[in-house]
Amino acid sequence: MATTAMLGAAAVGSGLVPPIGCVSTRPDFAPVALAGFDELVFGGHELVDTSLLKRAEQLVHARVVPPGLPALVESDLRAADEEIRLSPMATAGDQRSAIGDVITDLEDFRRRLELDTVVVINVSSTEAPIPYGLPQHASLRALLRALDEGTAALPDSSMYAYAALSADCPYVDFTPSTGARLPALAELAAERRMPYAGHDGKTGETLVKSVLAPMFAQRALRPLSWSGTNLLGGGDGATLAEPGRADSKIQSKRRMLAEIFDHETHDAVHIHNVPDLGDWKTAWDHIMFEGFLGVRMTMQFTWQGCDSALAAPLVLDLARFVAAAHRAGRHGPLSDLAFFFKDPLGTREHGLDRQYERLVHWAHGLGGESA
Ligand SMILES: O=P([O-])([O-])O[C@@H]1[C@@H](O)[C@H](O)[C@@H](O)[C@H](O)[C@@H]1O
Repeated sequence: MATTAMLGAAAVGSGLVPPIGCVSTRPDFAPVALAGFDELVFGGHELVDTSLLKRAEQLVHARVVPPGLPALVESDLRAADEEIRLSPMATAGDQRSAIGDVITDLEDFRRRLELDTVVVINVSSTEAPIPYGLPQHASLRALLRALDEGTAALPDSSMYAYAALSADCPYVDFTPSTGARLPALAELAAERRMPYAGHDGKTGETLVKSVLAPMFAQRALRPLSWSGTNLLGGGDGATLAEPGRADSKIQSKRRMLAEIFDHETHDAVHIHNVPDLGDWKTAWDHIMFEGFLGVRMTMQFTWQGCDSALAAPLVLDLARFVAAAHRAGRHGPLSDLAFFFKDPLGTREHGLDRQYERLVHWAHGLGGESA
């Protein structure tokens, strides 16, 4: 997904391809001052050292990227490669020093490249949930003490959120991992006046559900059971084959129905790793619902999507919107970005249409001076 986003930004920025799938390019956002695709610069942390060009070629092979495109943006990919480091989470001795390394890296990146804003976006593998309400995460003070004592027990996503906010970088979680969702980190964001957004990009099955579920609710029809089966491969499929990590994803995917309907629905989400599918995903949803006089009916849909191609443009949208929010002085959880997420921060609104209206309204409030 990260490679697709970087390659896609270079291709869109140089006019080689149209920005299909990039919400921020819709006419509704024309009055909003957003950074141009050609102004975005990328850096990142990785666990492997495969070059971006090689990864891009693998994406061509997987039919995600058109043949010939990586060669046309080779210099952009090489420039981004220069800014990709091995994650200190893999090597640092303790959490405090790993966080310190990330802060140094972010500050150095911003200074060397003379950037106005650095938005940190988590697109790494989904983590298992952590126990809720640990005392060392309850306040910034408790967390600082725990970091000194080596008892902080932060998941990697939260270490990155901590580092980002401390380095005055807005943080976005495109995954269902914990990230900034700890009271201590909310306090840190408030103290640093930094915005943050999440959680878990709404790219496929959940996107369709967020259109259909409000339809059933508004027509006063009662879904009795909604069973979703997700078949996927690639790194995501392998990650979600681990039960703990799958739990995070399933919780995130299930939140919407529980909050849209005021009756109990038998709501099941299954995720299966099918390595041969690679970056492609099939979701099959079976909805049994009740109408007037209790008559039972069924609706089914099948979604076949390319995960990277669906997610990458949203990652670019989020970078543009969150950078603009930061410039406009917004801070705290950006609940108006719910449109992009399965498990949105700070709101119970899941209907896509209403989320879109809210996004447009919010974006217009960011101002229209030049980016
Ligand atoms: O948006 P959605 O299709 O409900 O959920 C998606 C998954 O099922 C998908 O295939 C996976 O790769 C992504 O992590 C994403 O979360």
